[in-house]
Amino acid sequence: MAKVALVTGAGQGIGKAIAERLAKDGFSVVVVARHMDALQKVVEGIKANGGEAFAVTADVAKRDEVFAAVDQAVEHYGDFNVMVNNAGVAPTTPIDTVTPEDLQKVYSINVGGTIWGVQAAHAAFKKLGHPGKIINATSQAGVVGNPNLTVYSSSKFAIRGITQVTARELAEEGTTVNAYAPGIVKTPMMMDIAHQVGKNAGKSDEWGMQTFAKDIALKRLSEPEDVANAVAFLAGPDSDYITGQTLEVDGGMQFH
Ligand SMILES: NC(=O)C1=CN([C@@H]2O[C@H](COP(=O)(O)OP(=O)(O)OC[C@H]3O[C@@H](n4cnc5c(N)ncnc54)[C@H](O)[C@@H]3O)[C@@H](O)[C@H]2O)C=CC1
Ligand SMILES: CC(=O)C(C)=O
Repeated sequence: MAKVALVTGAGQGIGKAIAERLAKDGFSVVVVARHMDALQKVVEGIKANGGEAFAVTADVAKRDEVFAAVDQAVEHYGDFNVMVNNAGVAPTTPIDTVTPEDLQKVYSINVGGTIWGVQAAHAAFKKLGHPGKIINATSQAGVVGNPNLTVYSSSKFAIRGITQVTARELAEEGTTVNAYAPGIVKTPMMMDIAHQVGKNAGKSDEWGMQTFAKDIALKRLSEPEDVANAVAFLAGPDSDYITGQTLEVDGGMQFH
């Protein structure tokens, strides 16, 4: 039987590329986001390429909706093996502009959504009686503080913390928990940040993008597929002895 993976935030950008790649690798893929129309297009694309996929709507900030999505995955495919907590939001928030609403929204989606995803996946693995793999989206901005992104960047630092803690908690059962840290990826999220940072400085979107992209050693922006390649490794058997780690997929923005 094919292994089953669920990807949140799969309606566009990195999540869509991950869903497409995992389907190509033979997973039955459950694609999750808030809007069914975008998800249905992703499902149609995967099926047209010979893959298997199924769409479920959920707001990852809502614990019961995340649990319901995982339950639907198990019900539909009869198993559950990989959880990719990819959904996230990234408003541009120079420190003096941060509001309680920004904090509440970003933390409930980025941090809460990751915690609910880990919980729901763990509950399913326990019920099914086998371990699985949990993979969380952090960011290069969750490894090094990024100007203008106080709320987002700190939420992505938290996701590395959640990854390390839960990797230790779930290791005994054989479940691995890892994270991927993309760099500057050509998606609607990054285009919006570049636009806002450029606008705040009275400059262009390209200028805004360069404030983030200037340090990429490989000298090109990332495609969503670059990130999907790394997630495919974390979802597959070649990463079985890796847990609690963050795989930096940033073209060499920083070295440790
Ligand atoms: N684009 C980039 O340069 C980078 C992105 N990332 C991270 O990668 C992940 C994906 O980012 P992108 O594809 O660029 O973003 P995007 O904005 O293009 O796509 C995000 C997806 O998440 C969904 N989503 C947002 N809030 C949701 C919620 N409450 N419940 C369910 N779905 C929700 C959106 O509908 C969308 O489908 C995010 O966690 C982001 O923080 C990390 C580093 C760099
Ligand atoms: C959006 C993001 O994660 C950046 C700029 O690293």
